[in-house]
Amino acid sequence: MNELGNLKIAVFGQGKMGLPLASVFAEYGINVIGVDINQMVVDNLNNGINHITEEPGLSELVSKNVENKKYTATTDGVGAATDADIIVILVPTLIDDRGNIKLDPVYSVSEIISKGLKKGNIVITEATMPPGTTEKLIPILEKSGLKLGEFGLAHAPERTMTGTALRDIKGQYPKIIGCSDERTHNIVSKLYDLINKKGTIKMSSIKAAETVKVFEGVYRDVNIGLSNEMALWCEEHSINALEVFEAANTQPFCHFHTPGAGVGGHCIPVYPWFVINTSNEVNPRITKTARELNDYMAHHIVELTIKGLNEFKKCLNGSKILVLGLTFRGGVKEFMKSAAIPIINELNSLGANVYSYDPLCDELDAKKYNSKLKTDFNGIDAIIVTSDHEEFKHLDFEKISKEVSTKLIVDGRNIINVSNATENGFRVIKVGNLK
Ligand SMILES: NC(=O)C1=CN([C@@H]2O[C@H](COP(=O)(O)OP(=O)(O)OC[C@H]3O[C@@H](n4cnc5c(N)ncnc54)[C@H](O)[C@@H]3O)[C@@H](O)[C@H]2O)C=CC1
Ligand SMILES: CC(=O)N[C@@H]1[C@@H](OP(=O)(O)OP(=O)(O)OC[C@H]2O[C@@H](n3ccc(=O)[nH]c3=O)[C@H](O)[C@@H]2O)O[C@H](C(=O)O)[C@@H](O)[C@@H]1O
Repeated sequence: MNELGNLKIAVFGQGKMGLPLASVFAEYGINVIGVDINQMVVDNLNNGINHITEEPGLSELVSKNVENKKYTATTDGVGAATDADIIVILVPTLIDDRGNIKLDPVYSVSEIISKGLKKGNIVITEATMPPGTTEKLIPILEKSGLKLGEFGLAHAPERTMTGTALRDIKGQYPKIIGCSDERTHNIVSKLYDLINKKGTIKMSSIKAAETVKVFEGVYRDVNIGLSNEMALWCEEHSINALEVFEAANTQPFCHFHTPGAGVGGHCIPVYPWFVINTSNEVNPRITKTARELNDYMAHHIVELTIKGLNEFKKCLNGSKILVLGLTFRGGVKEFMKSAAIPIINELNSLGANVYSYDPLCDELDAKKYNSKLKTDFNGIDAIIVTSDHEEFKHLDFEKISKEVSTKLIVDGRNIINVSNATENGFRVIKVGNLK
């Protein structure tokens, strides 16, 4: 057991991040209330049923925690805040299509929390927050009648990935913590030391802690943008970018990322806007340019497909194109900013017959994103890979070569087994390598 054992924690948001976190707290003996606005999610969870199926180990953990009465779920946020000693906010932080930050879920949760906040409570934002926005919650939380100091405030960003969330939460990286006062820091660092074997890093302020997480995302988006830009340069100069990146990355200061169809998800393409949109003096042009280039890559995939079809004296109009992958990346059923969406729309606008297949999706998903579900390769003129699902790494090209009408693959995620494909007569075009 642990000295935090009689603690009660409420985690607002029981999605890809909130449920794994709540489940690990409960696994370590803490009483947890999972709060969500989705009644079906709450009902399933109270029956021990996990809806985040992409998370290995989570289903077993959810049912065990419910059985041990260490975890309950509810839609009653006020009740949960009233019962809890520590309250974690892990609901979506998003942007609109013009890059404007939308923190409505965080603000509405804070309003609810203020109705149940008690002296000595601690509120922790784990959702990725634009620097300075956790402290914007103070006036909302003070509607409780308490002043900051009578309750504690902290930011401890979630640094995990879907697919390895339980492993990551338990100690893949140290937990970054920024707190409003020493008492809060002592309690919050003890809490995360309990579940994270990599310990904690104490930041000098809440805002510094928010900035760490946002910068991790900016770093990734800008570096993917650099790799995409250098890949385009390599295409122009008939050089294999992937071969060059692999060799360059043997130098410890070089980290070329994988060039591809673009950057999706509600994280990496979002966080740069937290910097771009909150700066008046400095014009974050590198961050903005990388964002624009990454969004351009979807169009580039369509250009590569047109070029590839031309090699077979075929034109895009009227051709049958199979898009492999609707999700923004392999292993996660998430469509936000998925490259497949603009690619499918552009192919449709150019008169192609667009089909799609994604192991995590069904016919409704295919229709929703303007394509027709296809589970074979019959009559296909070009295959475009847009998500790095595990199964796309092991396609049987001997079988597929007998079904397609044109042996063309545009690999937007650099995952196709090129030798197997070329042995079976396929032309494989990759971002950064047209040979
Ligand atoms: N998905 C990822 O890989 C990672 C996400 N994050 C951050 O975690 C936060 C949450 O993201 P995800 O868990 O992926 O989102 P998600 O969409 O998977 O889950 C969000 C959950 O919050 C619930 N919710 C929405 N509004 C609510 C409200 N007002 N009150 C209570 N529940 C509400 C939804 O019903 C949903 O179950 C975001 O800030 C994201 O940036 C951080 C690291 C990794
Ligand atoms: C800095 C960092 O690595 N952030 C991770 C990221 O996870 P996420 O689920 O968004 O996946 P991701 O691997 O970053 O991929 C995002 C997008 O970028 C694309 N991508 C990724 C890596 C790469 O070299 N090239 C590339 O084009 C992917 O196809 C995908 O469309 O964002 C998560 C988050 O913050 O939500 C974060 O916790 C994860 O650790």
